[in-house]
Formats: sequence, C-alpha cells, structure tokens
Amino acid sequence: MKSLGNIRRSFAPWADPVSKPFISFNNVTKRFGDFTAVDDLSLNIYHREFFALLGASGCGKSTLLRMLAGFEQLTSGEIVLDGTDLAGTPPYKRPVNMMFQSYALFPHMTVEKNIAFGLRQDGMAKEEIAERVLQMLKMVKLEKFAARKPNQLSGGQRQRVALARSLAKRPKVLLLDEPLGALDKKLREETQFELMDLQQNLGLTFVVVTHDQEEAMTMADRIAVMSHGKVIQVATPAEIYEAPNSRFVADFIGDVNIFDGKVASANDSTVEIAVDEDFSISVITPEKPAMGSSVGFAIRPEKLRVSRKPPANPKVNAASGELWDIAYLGDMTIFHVKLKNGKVVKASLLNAQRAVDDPFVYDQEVWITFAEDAGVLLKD
Ligand SMILES: Nc1ncnc2c1ncn2[C@@H]1O[C@H](COP(=O)(O)OP(=O)(O)OP(=O)(O)O)[C@@H](O)[C@H]1O
Repeated sequence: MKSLGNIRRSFAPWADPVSKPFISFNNVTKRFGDFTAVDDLSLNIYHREFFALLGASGCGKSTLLRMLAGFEQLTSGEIVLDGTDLAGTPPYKRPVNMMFQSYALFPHMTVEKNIAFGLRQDGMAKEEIAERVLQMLKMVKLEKFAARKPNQLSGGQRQRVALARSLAKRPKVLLLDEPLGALDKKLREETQFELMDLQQNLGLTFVVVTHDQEEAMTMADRIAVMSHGKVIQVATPAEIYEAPNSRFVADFIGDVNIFDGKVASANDSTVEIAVDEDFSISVITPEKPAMGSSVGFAIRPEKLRVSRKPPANPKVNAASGELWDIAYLGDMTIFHVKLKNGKVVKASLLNAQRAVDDPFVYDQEVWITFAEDAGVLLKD
C-alpha cells in the first residue's frame, strides 16, 4: 500500500516552496450559456501526484477534466502544463490521455488490437507496437487474454484493458473519469491498489474524478473537494478528514457530529463555545472568531468517548443523554446518544476485546466526553 510506503510518506511537493506545479489551473471559468459550471477556479497539481477531484454530481469535476484534456474550451483563465499554456493545443497533441469507461473499447477488436490502436494511429513501427502491447498486457496481468474480444472478458478485465490502452502511449498525465464505476466492491478495491501501484511504478501523474469519497481517500495523495464549480478545500486525505476547513467539507467526508453555538471566550490557542446552559465546548484552534459570533464545532464519531460515569467537569466537553440506539457492526459498535437538548449524536467504539463484562444497554444514561483537540471549529 502506497500510503504506508516510506517513499510516499515523504512525497509532498505541494509543501515544498521550491517545487513547481506540473499542472496549473489559473482562474479557470467555464460557462454553458448563462450557467457557470466552473467558477474562477485555481489549482496546482504536481508531477507524480495522484490527485482526486471529489464532489457531488454536477459540481463541475468532469468539466474540469475535459478542459485539461482539450475536449472543452475555457470561457476564461488558463491551464498550464509543464510550463506551457495549453490554449490552442488540440486534444491529440496534449501529453495527457483520458481513460474512458470500459464500454469505450472497440467490441470487434481483440484485447491486443484495442491496446495497439492508438500506437498504430501514431504510426509506430510494428515491432515496437508488439513490444509495447506485450508490456502493457503484462502490466495489467492479461497476457493470456490477448486474443479475446471485450465481450469475452469480465467487467474488471475490460476495465484493465481500457487502462492498458490509455497507458500504452505513455502519456505524462492520465485522466480518469470514474474509472472504477463499473466494478463491484471487491474488484473495485483490488483495482484501486493496482492503479496505485501502476501510477507509482510508472512515475505518472494521475488526475481522477470520483464522487466516491472512500475511493478518493484510499488512492489520492491529495483531494480537491468541489462544490458548485469551486474548490472548497485541497489537502491530503488525512487533513481533509481531521481538519476540514468548512461545514461543507466536514459534512461531505465521513460521519460527523456538528454542534452550533456562540463564542463565549477566546485566548491565543483556545476558543470556548456555548452550546446551551449545560454544555460548552472548549476547542484548541488557530482560528480567531469574533466574540459572540455563531460558530460550529465538528467532531467525528470515533473521537467521542461514551461512559456511564459523569466526568470531573460535566459542563465542558461533556454532555449527558440517553443511549438511543446501538448498532453492533462486528469490528465496531455505533452508539446514538440523545442528549438532554434533544440532539442525537453518533459515537463509535472499536470492539478491541471479544467479550465485555458489562455491556451498554438501550435507554441507559450515558455521558459523552471528548478532548480539546478532538474536533475542529467551523467559522462558516
Ligand atoms: N455541454 C453542456 N451544456 C450545458 N451544461 C453542461 C454541459 N456540460 C456540463 N454541463 C453542466 O455543468 C455542470 C457540471 O457538469 P460536470 O459534468 O462537470 O459535473 P460533474 O461534477 O462531473 O458531475 P457527475 O458526477 O454527475 O458527472 C452540470 O450542472 C452540467 O449539467
């Protein structure tokens, strides 16, 4: 797994002030009539990065990819690749290739011919084509299937042919629009890791569009979360999850509890938020919200502790309630706790032990507590 590899751990060109972006979207806008699909968007992607564009349907992520590939003209702004403004460069002359869904394979051609197609069009010598195709077949582990037609393959195999075909021309950048959309869960997960290996071994830059947050979290070095043609946050999966910059991102990625309140006090590092008369939240944050302003506090279910005993200070970072629902999922248990103020919060507990002496039961009075650095302040 890439994320555990030492090489990858130190891969962070975006944090290095001397490294130059490989792809830059500078103030890119795309309008269809009076509808703005991409709105004054700026974004940098680095060489060898696995970059994911994540967002709900219609947020503009495919349009962004299609502009990079050259299938769509910009209304304004520029896209720079490796120091060159791409305006005026037709799609087939760009050093990018787009991987289409598996159904874009030619049904009457064998796997081998499908992979060779682009190379032939480019007029590559026959022997060279044969060599390249074999290399691609090995890479996607389909040597034995070279002579089959697409309809004689499984969905996953077809997907791998589509991948081999799009990599055969050795593009500097591979664009993938929902590449694993057609696959079932298990195959999808396997293919995710294959894609990550390939990208790393070939030293390519991948830009993938997906609406599947788990997929983006698994594969990407960084994720851009998009909404209504704008980028809301660009960060590593861990940062997106642990330090969402907005209510939108906190809510979009994973499960979250959000509390609303007003800023009651603040010092250099800590802000106190009054939620109601029995419950206030002390949070360590670099944010400097105005006194009395309305803010939110986001905390993930696994960061909440559930206990039967009241904590030492029951007014700060602690609230009591009733165990409303218990869902045992095997590896973890999810608790829904209905607080005194009526709000239902979600807490998850890892089942690290097989048997528990004194398990939680429904309707029991419990306390949820959390640490000062367990959640984030949301100013919007
Ligand atoms: N050719 C077009 N003419 C008019 N509107 C378009 C055109 N292409 C896209 N749009 C609109 O632009 C918006 C963004 O489309 P886009 O395909 O980029 O979304 P997306 O985020 O990729 O969504 P999905 O996940 O559903 O593919 C949508 O509201 C879409 O209806």
